[in-house]
Amino acid sequence: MAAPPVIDGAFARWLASRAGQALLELRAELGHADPGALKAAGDKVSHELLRSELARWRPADAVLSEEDEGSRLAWAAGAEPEVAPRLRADRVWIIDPLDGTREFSEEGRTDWAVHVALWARRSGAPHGLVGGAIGLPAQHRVLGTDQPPAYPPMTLPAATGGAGAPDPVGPGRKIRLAASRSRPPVFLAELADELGAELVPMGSAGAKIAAVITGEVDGYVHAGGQYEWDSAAPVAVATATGLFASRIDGSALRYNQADPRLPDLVVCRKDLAPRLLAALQHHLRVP
Ligand SMILES: Nc1ncnc2c1ncn2[C@@H]1O[C@H](COP(=O)(O)O)[C@@H](OP(=O)(O)O)[C@H]1O
Ligand SMILES: [Mg+2]
Repeated sequence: MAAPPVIDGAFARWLASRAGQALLELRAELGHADPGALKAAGDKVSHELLRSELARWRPADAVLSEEDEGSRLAWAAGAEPEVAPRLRADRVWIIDPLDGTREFSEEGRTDWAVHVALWARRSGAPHGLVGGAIGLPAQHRVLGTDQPPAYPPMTLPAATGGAGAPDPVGPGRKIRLAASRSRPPVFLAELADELGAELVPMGSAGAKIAAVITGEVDGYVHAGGQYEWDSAAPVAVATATGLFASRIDGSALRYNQADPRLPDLVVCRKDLAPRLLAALQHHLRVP
């Protein structure tokens, strides 16, 4: 096989495509009769592929993967380097081998993803992300920072419309907010009411942020729990596209922190951000 791309962004796309292909093959081979077995096999196959390609082609870089033992531990800032080498590394790949594991195991669903992001100590941006790719294997596409998608259209087809409050997305059209199918923030229904917005339930943080990038929805709000790998690659692509991304209190998202929990975020078009953040202010203390 030919060597993968040398440029990191293109390499991230290559990795996400390879892992996505392996996941599609696994799904076809195992079927959906035993969802638990399919989920476990999916996590394992994709993690091992990404881990071994990273070890082969980027041996000097550290890796933070959802599927690594101990990945959820909050290492103290002064932890021994052999315990958490990523905290001393200049470059760290933050990967979620299978985001939306639950949806992957459900027949016919396409809202699951492979996340590959690169964090660099000297990136110049608060989030530190210098490249990434969201693989959407069942949608037959990869969104990556190597070819950032065009900024989403300002208005969407009338079919998505409805009589909502006046809003910046276009006359007579409700704001559409992607939300977790299984664990939406408890305040989200109320927030949507206040904004006159429609909630669009979907699986996978990557699939939801991809929907913001393509303009299928106007924003994504999450709170109540998540980890760095759930949002690193999608945030890398969204911000490379020119979209807004922050914590729900408006502060910067930061990656490769000692504690990998990153429980909340908002990703949306820039014109919508002030209104969404203002509405979120009332809900900051509710998970
Ligand atoms: N309250 C919570 N606590 C921890 N992780 C959460 C969470 N809500 C969502 N997530 C994680 O965020 C990802 C997207 O979730 P959702 O589909 O519900 O929006 C999933 O990743 P994985 O599928 O990689 O586990 C899920 O585990
Ligand atoms: Mg995930």
